[in-house]
Amino acid sequence: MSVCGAARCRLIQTRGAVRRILQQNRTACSHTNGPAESIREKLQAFPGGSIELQKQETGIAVLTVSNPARMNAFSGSMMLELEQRVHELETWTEGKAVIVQGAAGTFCSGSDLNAVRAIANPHDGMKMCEFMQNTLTRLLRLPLISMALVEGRALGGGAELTTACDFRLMTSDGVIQFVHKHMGLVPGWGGAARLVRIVGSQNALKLLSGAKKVDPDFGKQMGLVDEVLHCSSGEGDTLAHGEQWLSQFIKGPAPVIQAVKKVVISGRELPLEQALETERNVFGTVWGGPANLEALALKPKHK
Ligand SMILES: CC[C@H](C(=O)O)C(=O)SCCNC(=O)CCNC(=O)[C@H](O)C(C)(C)COP(=O)(O)OP(=O)(O)OC[C@H]1O[C@@H](n2cnc3c(N)ncnc32)[C@H](O)[C@@H]1OP(=O)(O)O
Repeated sequence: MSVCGAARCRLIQTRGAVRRILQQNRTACSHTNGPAESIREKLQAFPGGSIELQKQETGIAVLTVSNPARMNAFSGSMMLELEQRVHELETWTEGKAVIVQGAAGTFCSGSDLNAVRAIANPHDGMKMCEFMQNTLTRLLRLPLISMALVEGRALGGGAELTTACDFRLMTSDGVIQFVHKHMGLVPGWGGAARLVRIVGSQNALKLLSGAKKVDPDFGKQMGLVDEVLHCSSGEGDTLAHGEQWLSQFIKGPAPVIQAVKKVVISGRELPLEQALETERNVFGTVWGGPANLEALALKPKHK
């Protein structure tokens, strides 16, 4: 086979692998198509707030959880809207990164307690969790570098949302708190599974069983927080500071940044043999590509 033919073949294999992961996500929903539809109807019955998405020419998208009257709590319609926004990001070929933030100087106070009270039965609760797990898994698996910008508070489901991002940045007055135990609950949006992978099971156990408030120092110490912005919420342009921090990881063309994220996702999620295969396939999509040829032509020195 020619070099071009082999590269095309690897590209097709990679697309196939990515399609399989997306298919798995959709299948996770469609197994329960009837009940999934019924939980959509129930969620739709709790309107309020919005999830805004702004795709910028820099290749950074900003996803804003907005329900300021309720400290950006997730209404039912916001859960549905989040799924739609994630879908829009899945098909954003020019994208490199996404910043998840809350409106009006605070991150997110979890589920809207009014909706929670109305569906406080195990069946609806599990269906809501299944829906949110699916959306947040897709958010984490985006081929974009994601960052939660935590101003103010990230509570309950809001804390879980931060764990569905690759990085977490905090303002100096930021707090992440898994308040679930105080509510007689455990995380259900996949936040516990992701937290264990981020900070290890010992630290996760401490955070969940103690419903501990994680401030910037504590967060950095246990590896939950990647960087602290030296400003407090509502003080200065925190989004611009966040974008500035993120810029060190997204220099270069979108296909290369997306390839980096894809090999990290496969390394994180797949058994070694499959991860190695995916890595080879992704490698094949950038090897001999425009950015690679340009770099080779420059006779690089990495000082
Ligand atoms: C399994 C967990 C579950 C999930 O994963 O689905 C959850 O996420 S359950 C929700 C967990 N979150 C909470 O329990 C938050 C409870 N609220 C608070 O602790 C406070 O309101 C706080 C710390 C967010 C803000 O306190 P502050 O004194 O600054 O302001 P207010 O309390 O006056 O809040 C302003 C306004 O917002 C309403 N609010 C806040 N959070 C929620 C929420 N999650 N759902 C609905 N409404 C919320 C609060 O009631 C106030 O409204 P008002 O009409 O003025 O009373």
